[in-house]
Amino acid sequence: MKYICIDDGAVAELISGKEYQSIDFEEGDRLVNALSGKVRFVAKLRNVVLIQDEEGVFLTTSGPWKRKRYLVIDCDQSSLFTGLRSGETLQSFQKLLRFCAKFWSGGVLNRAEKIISGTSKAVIFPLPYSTKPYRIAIEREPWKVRLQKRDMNGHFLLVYKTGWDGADSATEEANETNFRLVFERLPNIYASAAKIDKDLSSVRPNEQVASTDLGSEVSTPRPAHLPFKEWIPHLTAKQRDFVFSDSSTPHRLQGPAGTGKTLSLILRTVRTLLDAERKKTTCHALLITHSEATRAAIQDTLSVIDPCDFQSRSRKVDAVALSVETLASLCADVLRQSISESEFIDRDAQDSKLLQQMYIDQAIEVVKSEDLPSFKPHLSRGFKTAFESTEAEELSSLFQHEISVLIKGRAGDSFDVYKNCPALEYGLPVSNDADKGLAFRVYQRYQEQLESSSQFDTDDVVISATGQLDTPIWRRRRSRDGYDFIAVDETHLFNINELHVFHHFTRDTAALPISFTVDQAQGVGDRGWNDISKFSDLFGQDDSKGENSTIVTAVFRNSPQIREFCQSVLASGAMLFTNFENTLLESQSVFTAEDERKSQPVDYIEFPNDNTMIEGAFKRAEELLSKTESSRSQVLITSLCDDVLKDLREYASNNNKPVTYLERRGDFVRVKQAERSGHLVLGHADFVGGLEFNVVVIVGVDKGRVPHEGETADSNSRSFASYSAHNRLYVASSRARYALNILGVKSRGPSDILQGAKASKLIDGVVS
Ligand SMILES: Nc1ncnc2c1ncn2[C@@H]1O[C@H](COP(=O)(O)OP(=O)(O)OP(=O)(O)O)[C@@H](O)[C@H]1O
Repeated sequence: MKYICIDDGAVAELISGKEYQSIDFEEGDRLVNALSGKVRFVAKLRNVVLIQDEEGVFLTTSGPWKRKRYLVIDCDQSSLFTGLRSGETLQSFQKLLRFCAKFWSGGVLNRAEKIISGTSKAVIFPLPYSTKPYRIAIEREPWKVRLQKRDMNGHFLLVYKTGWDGADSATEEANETNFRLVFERLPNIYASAAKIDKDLSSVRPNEQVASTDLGSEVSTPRPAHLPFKEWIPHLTAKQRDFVFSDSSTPHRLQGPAGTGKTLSLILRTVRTLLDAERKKTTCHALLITHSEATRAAIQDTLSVIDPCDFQSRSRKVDAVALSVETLASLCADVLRQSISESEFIDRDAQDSKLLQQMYIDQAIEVVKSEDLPSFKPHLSRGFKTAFESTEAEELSSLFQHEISVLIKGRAGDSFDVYKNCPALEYGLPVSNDADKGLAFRVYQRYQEQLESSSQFDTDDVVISATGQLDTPIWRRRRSRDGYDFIAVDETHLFNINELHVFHHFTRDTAALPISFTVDQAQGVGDRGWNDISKFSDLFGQDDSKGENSTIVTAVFRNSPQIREFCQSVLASGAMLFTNFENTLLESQSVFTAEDERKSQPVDYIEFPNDNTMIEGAFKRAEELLSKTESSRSQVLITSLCDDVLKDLREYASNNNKPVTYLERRGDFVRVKQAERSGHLVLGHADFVGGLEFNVVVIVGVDKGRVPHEGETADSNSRSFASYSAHNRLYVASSRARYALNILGVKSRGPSDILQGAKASKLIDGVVS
């Protein structure tokens, strides 16, 4: 294939349809395949007639050809459609189309779009995050003299070169052989296109109407909650596969933040129940969320999506019913004991985080004075140094992580199992049995304090439940009380011990109808299971039928700028840590040109000191909410740092700022309150997962604070802090739809995690 020619009508159509923004949509995938010459067809994509032959491709819309403007891509000279991965190809193609639309309408160009002055060239950089930028070189006045004579100069843009190498745009000349061929064919192509348009419309009138309808829906404001049936036409092909594939086998849905994982899981659950209802079979489904807060959010979404309101049915009476549970509520139910709220430590809540930290601090103190002397001669050097010289706050977060991920999370509080667990690569530096012995002492002391104040955390509940699930009593109850379909949201937040519980809840012991969503980069710190890819290892049960897996890459939530920034954060983590996954690598934002209208550049803003930064956070919030036409409750102010958050709260209350505070992760109830009272939302980065906002302001992302650097220079605690900071910054920034501002103090300088984004010019540095 020598060339591709696209007219201005087709450009406008391609940049405004969501389905052309990602290869997850059938249309997007088909388009990239056609443009790269992998498939050959003459077809109609909405209002665009695509004509392809040996020579090239024409994307045309109706109207006289002489009045149109054209983008011509010379495929012999450029490798836009063969040199990149398909996701990148589509992204570059879309950026190219947007440049053309702006250029033709006299719009403002962005930093990645450059007119080379003194020449007739333009260059665009469509893939900003890379060490060497990928460029597309464009001739703005191809075949100038001839076209002037025909009164068509200025109607054409010619892509004559793409690649990773720089070039001298002033001197290089685009070869115009293929361009001439295109030009000469235009009259005939438009005559054929008009005929094809007529034929296809008469052969497939219904399809045409349906797809036009979808087009107009897609470009309306994003659907917040829609009933089941209305969601289906909006789904990408990948999402649809997941929603409609066989529910009786294990199925993983993997994708970065904002790709609709939770939504797809809910739809799959409802679809399974609707099928059972239609077939008049029994289906008791279970949807497991990580915390009470996300349970409330999912119940709320279900109330709109689910036409039969399965969640309000009772499994005792109805053949088809849905239970939405947290792991703790589910286990407590099996144990036939309810744990009162005052006894239960919800680890996603602010107060329990502080309480746990306090107990661990105390436990470390006791161990230091009572146990350390006898262990000391046997401890490894690394552990001894870390234990003796790491600042208390850092040490307690290292232990908190070790206890939750390994001691309780993997070993189920058994020292023998813990002894054989591989140590976390980026965590407490345990390397011999004595190290583990001492770590376990800290855990025991911590546990004693929990017991003496009669409190349980999720792990305690799960550990006691696991014991009871493997007994003859539960095995007998299982066929009556078990579930026919289990959906687990946010699997990355569960530890291995918890994941191993789920398979006990299936009704049929031989089947594993478990569907789950995962984005490992959102779990905070090295969770010790990043390298586990097999379902059987993850869920502790062999699956005879084999696991299915769907990977989604179309990001619905974030603007392209915000997605690129988030990707740079993950890329920085992946560069530093061997088991840190950049889950955004192959993703694309599906924002249309219209969605992008509200999008703002990602800014890093420096302030002279903490006070001005805190004040500045509220100012920025107000400015951005008006720029993005948002209400106050669609604005989040957050920080990764406890002290900064305290200052923000103090400032808000001293200055009567209308603010609602998040108190736990995914605090849906608080967000609803903020909505009712017209408040801004303020909360720690640990509590923003699962939520989404139009505007996000992250405060204090500077050196020393992100990652938190204490006085000690122990490399293990540094790695741990840096690992977690990458996860937290990714989660916080990926909550933003249209605007993301990052604030810091000038004398500290921007956090190292922002270096990649700065180098790739993804953030603007603004001094306030
Ligand atoms: N096919 C679609 N069309 C339009 N909007 C969609 C589509 N799929 C998802 N969305 C929207 O994208 C947003 C993100 O969805 P969701 O919260 O399910 O993503 P997620 O992958 O679970 O995110 P996170 O991992 O950050 O929790 C929601 O506003 C949802 O309504």
